[in-house]
Amino acid sequence: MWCSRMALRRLQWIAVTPLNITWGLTSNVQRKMSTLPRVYVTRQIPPEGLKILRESGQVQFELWDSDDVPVPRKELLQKVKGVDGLVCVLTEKIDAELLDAAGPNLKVLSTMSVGFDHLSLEEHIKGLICVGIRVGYTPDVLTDAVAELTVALLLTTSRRLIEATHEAKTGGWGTWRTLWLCGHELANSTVGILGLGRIGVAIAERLAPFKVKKFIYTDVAPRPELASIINAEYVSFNEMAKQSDFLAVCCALTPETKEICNKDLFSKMKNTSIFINTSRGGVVNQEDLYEALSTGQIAGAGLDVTVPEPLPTSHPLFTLKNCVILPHIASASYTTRNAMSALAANNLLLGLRGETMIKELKL
Ligand SMILES: O=C(O)[C@H](O)CO
Repeated sequence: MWCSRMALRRLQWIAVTPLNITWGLTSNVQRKMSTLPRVYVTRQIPPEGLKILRESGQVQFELWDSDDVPVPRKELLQKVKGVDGLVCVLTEKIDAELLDAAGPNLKVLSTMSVGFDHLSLEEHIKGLICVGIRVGYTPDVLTDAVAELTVALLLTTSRRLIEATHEAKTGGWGTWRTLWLCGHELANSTVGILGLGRIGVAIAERLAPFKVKKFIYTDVAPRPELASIINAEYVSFNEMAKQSDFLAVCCALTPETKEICNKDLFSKMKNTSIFINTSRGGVVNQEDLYEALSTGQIAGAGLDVTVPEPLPTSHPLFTLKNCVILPHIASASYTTRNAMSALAANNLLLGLRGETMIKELKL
């Protein structure tokens, strides 16, 4: 078994490394290969995407052959020189330095993520598109997984599951007590959604059977079509803060939403409210959140995303019992990650052929 895995890995390396790709090939094939567009993949992405790239016969590509360690910046800057396409994940900062290093051949950038703040925020993406670089991303395919995880995190936080398992395991479980480990329930609650998009709708759809009384949302403008699916009412930012028993953050990180969840928001929330963030850590002012949680201004927080990532284990938020922190796993199901990988690969290939991408960022 071990031998065949090793053999497979070696074969894959031979197939994907431009340097090795010509091994054992005739000079005609070698010549053809050298004219194919060059692509760099910054991560060992899930197999479906790699298979699509490998079997396309459309590109020659090289990848950073690890999923455990991101490609070092120096290596990345070196490897992107002269490439026609780049497949990246959210740990790679795509900025002016990288584009300079890549040079004028770069035509398509395909990120295996729905979030695109690593493309140096919106202004920069506009810049990319202006200089003719097309940008693909992977929305929709992760909606179910993210919504599912958001519900799991919400229930874990509101019903204090981490504290409860800890108590059970470490001898804190005494007699049955009337108010011990009590939390807050969804039945008859008001759920607020900050940034109503596909994911917000999917979260609400999953929460509705828990007998939520009312869904409210806020966004830059009302989104009646989406809101009608979940019967959600559009309210102002302040109203959302005041009314929500559960507040789920679903907005993208942009210059406008940076640290939008701060002292001002938390001070308006009820002290029984639960705050949930599965979007980006940058939308939250973490010092203000710590203050709100430690003083009982709000009841709890569940975070799948933080600044920085990973959050250092010495971070004050880790000391709080009413804060549940996950390591950015909202889309982490095998099905979804493979679908994201496949979509990123297909976006890249379509873009390089000058065709419409399945999901292209247009700002
Ligand atoms: O932006 C994304 O795609 C998520 O945060 C990771 O799946």
